[in-house]
Amino acid sequence: MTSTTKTLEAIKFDRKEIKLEILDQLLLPYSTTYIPIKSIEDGFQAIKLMQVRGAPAIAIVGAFAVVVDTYIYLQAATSNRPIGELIKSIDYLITSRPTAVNLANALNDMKTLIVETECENVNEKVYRALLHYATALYDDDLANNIKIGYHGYKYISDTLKQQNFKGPFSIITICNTGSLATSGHGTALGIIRSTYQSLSKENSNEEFYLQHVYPCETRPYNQGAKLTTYELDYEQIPFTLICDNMVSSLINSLNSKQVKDQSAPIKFIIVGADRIVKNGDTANKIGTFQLSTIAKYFNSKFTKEEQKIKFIVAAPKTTIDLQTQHGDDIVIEERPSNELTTLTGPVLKQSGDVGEKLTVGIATPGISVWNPAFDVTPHELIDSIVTEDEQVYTKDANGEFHLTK
Ligand SMILES: CSC[C@H]1O[C@H](OP(=O)(O)O)[C@H](O)[C@@H]1O
Repeated sequence: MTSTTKTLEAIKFDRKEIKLEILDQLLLPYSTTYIPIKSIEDGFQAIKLMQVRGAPAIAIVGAFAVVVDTYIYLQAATSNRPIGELIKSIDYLITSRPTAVNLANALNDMKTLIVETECENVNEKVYRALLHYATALYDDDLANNIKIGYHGYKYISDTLKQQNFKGPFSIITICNTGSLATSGHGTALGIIRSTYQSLSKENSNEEFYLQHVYPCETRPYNQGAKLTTYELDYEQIPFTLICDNMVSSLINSLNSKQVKDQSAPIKFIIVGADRIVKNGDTANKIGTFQLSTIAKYFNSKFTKEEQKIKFIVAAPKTTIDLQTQHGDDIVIEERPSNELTTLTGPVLKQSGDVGEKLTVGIATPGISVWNPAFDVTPHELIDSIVTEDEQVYTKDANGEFHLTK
């Protein structure tokens, strides 16, 4: 289905018909097209191609892909399907994107459930266990995102009160961490949604209010330019798109110079996560690490608390990986060079109609390209980690996080 009506529902799972569809995010923001996922292979391709992306969303789509694959097999079962074959297919699905721990966590949980049924072949009992797990994963993610949003808003409000901050403030974010990256509401963008709901100029009962959001375009895949602007526009949250290389100058103009009162300084940089390891080091979209270094630079320069910037990581606890001790141990996915050397999108006609997709070159052909999808922000540069737990994680006197599952 292709339409121009806006939707933020990245994943559609029909619990009666056992049908899975995903919003093809490669076509956003210009057209709304849902594509069916009918097998583990369909799920692998959609995740690998980033038709669906976002750490929580790919875990949910991966889980539902296992469910629909199993359901369709049972509907047509002509021969036995050994459990080992299903587990092998799930292991293949895990390889679609290695950095986001949510995908591996969810699919490994499903493998455990399959083994615990003690069945030799795929059957109704196995299917029911998988269906229950996948629907709970989806429902829990949505509930957790609402909690992350609220806890993040409270942390922001409490921080500004402690700083005796007054007036308008702004937030920077990177990549897309909203409804299009999760089952809904989002993580970092979920905090921005919840904060704007309570602290917009019209709604705020405090001496401060959220005036503006600055999403980074997030080269090379442009999740910020294509997806986060789509979500902020949908929610009518005031924002201005910036290039990733504009952040230092933006902060300098809003926070450093003697600016007019309505400058709305940047007070928070809020990012998502693909894997948070035991010491708090966090893998997230490439470009996140340098945002944390920029915040550290300005905070070392600023003398007044009301100028200082907090660096917040937002994620459900399904993104926490306590088995990995240090950020250096995180496998960073490297993506195809054409994501840097070309741009793909629809022709925008004078009439305002959207034409066919085109790919244009933007770099010298055949050159060496480095395209890591993520980087690792050291825990030293992270002020807080907001999860569905009421207690926001901050570092102790020794500068250490104490994360739990
Ligand atoms: C809540 S989304 C978490 C995370 O996923 C995104 O990566 P990608 O778009 O490559 O799947 C980005 O790193 C977000 O911060």
